Amino acid sequence: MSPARLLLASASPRRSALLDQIGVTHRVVPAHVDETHRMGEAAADYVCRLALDKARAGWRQRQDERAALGADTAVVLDGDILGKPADAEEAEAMLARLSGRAHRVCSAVALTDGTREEVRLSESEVWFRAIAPAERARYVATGEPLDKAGAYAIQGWAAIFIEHLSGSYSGVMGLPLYETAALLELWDTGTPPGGGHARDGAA
Ligand SMILES: Cc1cn([C@H]2C[C@H](O)[C@@H](COP(=O)(O)OP(=O)(O)OP(=O)(O)O)O2)c(=O)[nH]c1=O
Repeated sequence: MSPARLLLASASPRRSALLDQIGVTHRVVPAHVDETHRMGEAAADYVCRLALDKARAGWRQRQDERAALGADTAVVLDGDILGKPADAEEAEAMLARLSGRAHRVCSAVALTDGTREEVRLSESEVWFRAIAPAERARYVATGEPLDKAGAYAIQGWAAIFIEHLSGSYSGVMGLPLYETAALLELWDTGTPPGGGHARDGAA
């Protein structure tokens, strides 16, 4: 890997911790972008656009970094994008909607160095058990849901609500590490890790 550090364009401590988890040294800068959802824009397109906007905003604050990384995560239910709840009341309402059913989580990661731009998407399905109103209220009172898309944190207390996950745990948490590592490898070497896709091979 190149010795220059990566620039993480994110105010999310989770994303920094996830990069640490796979040994990617980085410098953090906040990336303020307009997160308005466009009418008719698919959730996957929305998170990819925002991840790239954040990476571009981060790159504008570069020093000697090799590239800037941006990410975005959205919880999707019945075609609606559930972002971060504005207050406790909205958090409870989101949790009531998620209770006892499955939803989708779209997470995108983007890299740019001002010339090249690459984006990868991770999509997961998360099954919640039913959460009784009193339990929802207790969870919201912990404060955990308030800065999280969809009003929950898989890595926190909300783990007890999750019956099943199909997809990427790190993606649900905010930064899909498989896609991130693959993108960094491709960025630095021009080839994907392992030289190809394992699932293309014969079993
Ligand atoms: C669903 C879910 C989301 N989240 C978090 C990840 C993100 O921080 C947040 C989604 O909001 P984002 O807008 O993707 O990110 P952010 O505003 O926190 O950070 P930045 O834009 O500066 O990069 O929700 C969890 O921590 N756990 C979860 O299980």
